[in-house]
Amino acid sequence: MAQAHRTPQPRAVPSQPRAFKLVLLGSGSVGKSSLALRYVKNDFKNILPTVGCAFFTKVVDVGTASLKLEIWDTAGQEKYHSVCHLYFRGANAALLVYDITSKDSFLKAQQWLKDLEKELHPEEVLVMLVGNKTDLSEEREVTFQEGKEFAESQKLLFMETSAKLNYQVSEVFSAVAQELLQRDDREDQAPQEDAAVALNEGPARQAKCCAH
Ligand SMILES: Nc1nc2c(ncn2[C@@H]2O[C@H](COP(=O)(O)OP(=O)(O)OP(=O)(O)O)[C@@H](O)[C@H]2O)c(=O)[nH]1
Repeated sequence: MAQAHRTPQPRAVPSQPRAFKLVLLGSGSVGKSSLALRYVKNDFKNILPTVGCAFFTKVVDVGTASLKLEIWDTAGQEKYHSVCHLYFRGANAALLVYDITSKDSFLKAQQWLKDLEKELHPEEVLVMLVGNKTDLSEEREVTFQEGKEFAESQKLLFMETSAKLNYQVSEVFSAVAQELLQRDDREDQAPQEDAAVALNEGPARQAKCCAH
């Protein structure tokens, strides 16, 4: 298994927000780019399939603290699969996106999780499962319960969204940002000897589900 990359980039100046890398993963057309566009620019439009990777940054305020999210939007189409794992490196968090109207995209998300865990230590990357396109509920193929149960079984965060209707999009990124800061603060406060133990027995990912 590849080495864990758990620390965010160091702060150049103490007043600068800490930077964290977040990757968007999932099959083609599930809405990864649309979620990023909605979150970063509050916009929704028809987007061409991503080629390689697109990159966005956004400073997020969490209570009195703030952090910089570096959002890497990867291509979901099968033909780009072989290069996508290159973008996993150094990720602090991942949004594993599926389309609630496509069972196939839900099954593929489970495969993406396995791929991610080949590259990154499962305890060190924060993963949220995201069921997108809730506005198409009449065509739903994956129930909220199925998503939630899979997330719980893998100790992932879970939320459903609609990039189109701007439903729970900022909540997804805020929840991830908040958890990243909390983990980072815990690591800063951990005594040195505990840190050595944590390298071998890292804390289990926290299971948490968010209501839809
Ligand atoms: N109805 C609906 N359509 C959506 C939603 N999010 C995205 N779409 C549409 O789904 C299609 C694919 O969206 P993208 O954001 O390009 O999907 P992607 O996962 O980035 O696709 P790749 O770049 O191929 O990996 C587009 O036509 C979007 O307009 C949503 O919440 N609801």
